[in-house]
Amino acid sequence: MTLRIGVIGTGAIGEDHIRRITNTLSGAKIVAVTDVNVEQAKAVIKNQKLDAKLYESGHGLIQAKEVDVILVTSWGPTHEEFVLAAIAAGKPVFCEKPLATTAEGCARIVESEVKHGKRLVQVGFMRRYDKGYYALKDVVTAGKIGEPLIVHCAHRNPVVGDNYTTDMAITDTMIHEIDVLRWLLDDDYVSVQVVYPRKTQKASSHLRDPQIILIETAKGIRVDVEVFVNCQFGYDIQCEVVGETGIARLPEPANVLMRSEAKRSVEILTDWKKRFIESYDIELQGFIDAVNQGQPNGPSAWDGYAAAVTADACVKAQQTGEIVPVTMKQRPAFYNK
Ligand SMILES: NC(=O)c1ccc[n+]([C@@H]2O[C@H](COP(=O)([O-])OP(=O)(O)OC[C@H]3O[C@@H](n4cnc5c(N)ncnc54)[C@H](O)[C@@H]3O)[C@@H](O)[C@H]2O)c1
Ligand SMILES: O[C@H]1[C@H](O)[C@@H](O)[C@H](O)[C@@H](O)[C@H]1O
Repeated sequence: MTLRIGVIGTGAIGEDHIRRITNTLSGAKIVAVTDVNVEQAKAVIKNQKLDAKLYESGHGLIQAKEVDVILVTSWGPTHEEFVLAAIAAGKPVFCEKPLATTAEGCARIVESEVKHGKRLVQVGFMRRYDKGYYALKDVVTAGKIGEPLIVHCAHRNPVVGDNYTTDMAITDTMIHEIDVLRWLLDDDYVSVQVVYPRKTQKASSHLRDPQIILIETAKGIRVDVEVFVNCQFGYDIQCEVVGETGIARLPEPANVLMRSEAKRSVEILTDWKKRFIESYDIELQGFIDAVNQGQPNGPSAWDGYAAAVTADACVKAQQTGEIVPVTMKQRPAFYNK
């Protein structure tokens, strides 16, 4: 069956998902869109050559009879109300990160989905679909480096705009590591701490950049994540797992090795959209297929909640300099694997 998808928010990632659903993926089509910036929505309908109805509001689109599935790609603070409305309408919903901007908001979504009794929500944590992370998880899970003890990560963006604030290093940027490392290690977090190295002169006056986030997991693994969003040189994602008998490293994106002008060199990407481009395709195709077969099976509302609780603890740790516990509710049996 071809799923009829309605999209709320036709900005950068919204348009990108519309393009992949329309041109690259199979089993779904875009039948409805809405954006508070109507001109933006109209431009996307035109640019992507969509045969889609333009709705005045997200709520109208969710209620529409011709819409089977909702894609939420609006600004983070609007996600919770749209996801709750989709659950109330009994429609599957793919929501870009964050699921909600607060842990309480995510908990409300979890509660509402559990009450509904069947999974409807998938959160856009696409790194779990990246072939590199997948290969790394295979190595770690197969015990090829023994039990994991330490994880070293870096999440570097070349530059960010003036509107990027210190807490966004957690809620917008490190949120990807928060999710993917829980999945990679099959573990939960117990505490976090944030320390600030010397500040780069390239960051806005109000932004602490870089930052180092230290995490302890329930199994006692120690994780350090460097978030550096004005590193200038490129978009650079690193992850190295140190185990009892070896070390496993996330593969670098395949790029041509050049010899020229007395140098051996490999280009580094600068745009985050390109770094995980394949994983977005795999993620959304997986969502479409799973919904067609009954219900979503990717990152759940519980994963969205776990990420939000951890992010809240990190933001508190940014402000206090202290080691902050990560305290989660009991996981409902509904989300057991
Ligand atoms: N998974 C990822 O790697 C990834 C990457 C980029 C963005 N995101 C997430 O996707 C979301 C959107 O990010 P973006 O970069 O596309 O932002 P954007 O600003 O480019 O686009 C958001 C769009 O939503 C619209 N919008 C806002 N409120 C709305 C509402 N109430 N109803 C309808 N439309 C509304 C805006 O007008 C805008 O066009 C964010 O939550 C962001 O964190 C995820
Ligand atoms: O929204 C983007 C996106 O999630 C990228 O993957 C991340 O590197 C950026 O820091 C963030 O601003």
